[in-house]
Amino acid sequence: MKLSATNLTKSYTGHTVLDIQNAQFGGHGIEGLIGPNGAGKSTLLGCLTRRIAATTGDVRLEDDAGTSTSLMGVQSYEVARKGLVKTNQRIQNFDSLTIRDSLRMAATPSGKQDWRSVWRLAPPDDVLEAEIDVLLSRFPFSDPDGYAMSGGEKKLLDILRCVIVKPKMLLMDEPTAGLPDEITKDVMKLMQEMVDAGEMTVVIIEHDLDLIWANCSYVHFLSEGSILFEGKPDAVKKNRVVAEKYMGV
Ligand SMILES: Nc1ncnc2c1ncn2[C@@H]1O[C@H](COP(=O)(O)OP(=O)(O)OP(=O)(O)O)[C@@H](O)[C@H]1O
Repeated sequence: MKLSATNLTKSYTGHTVLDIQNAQFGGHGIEGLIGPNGAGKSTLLGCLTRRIAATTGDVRLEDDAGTSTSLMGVQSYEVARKGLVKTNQRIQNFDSLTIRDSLRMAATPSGKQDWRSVWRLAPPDDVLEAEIDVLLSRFPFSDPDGYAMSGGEKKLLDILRCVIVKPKMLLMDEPTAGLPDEITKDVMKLMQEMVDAGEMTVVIIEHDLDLIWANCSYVHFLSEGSILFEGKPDAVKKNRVVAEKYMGV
């Protein structure tokens, strides 16, 4: 699955915070989206997934058969049903659901237009339960039948809720902030496995550049609302604009 943005802008009270002429995401395994604070990275992911209404422009989704459809006018829950799913930058509260129930809820269509269930077809219960067991054995919570207590557990649960719906493309907004290093490594390992299996592509926003260089095959550099450079990590590391605007060189 690929995503493209054309003439995509977002303005708040006349101030333009995003101005993307042309950008493509997908097709490179795990892709990084980096840039200084306030560059517009979260706004871009929000506009791509229709959680934020763009001021102008078009976002198109291309499936593996090459069929391209515009997402403009599509509701955000419908975007998720098309296989494009985003993790949250801010820690989410799942207080009313246990960890296990929260994963079940994410993966089970409710029959309503409900953001919590994005799977188009319900998996059989036993298949879903087995998949949840695998995830919970791989990512142990202090009490999987209880509630996510710490910020780290909530952040991890948010990621696993996205994984369990088997997206075609997963957009991750600073997923590892607040996660212990070991869990971060395990999360990235799972992402790489899903990418290698041809199950999905990933775009990840991170300020931890070591994580970007270690995991991404392609990197987009955003500054002041525009993509100023993109390429393989080695090229991005060496780029003068990236160095000047982001790395303080
Ligand atoms: N709802 C809003 N109203 C007004 N301005 C906003 C709103 N949301 C974001 N902005 C502004 O848009 C700009 C881009 O913000 P955004 O959060 O997309 O940047 P970012 O690159 O994700 O930053 P960070 O790395 O710090 O998370 C910032 O100047 C921000 O203050």
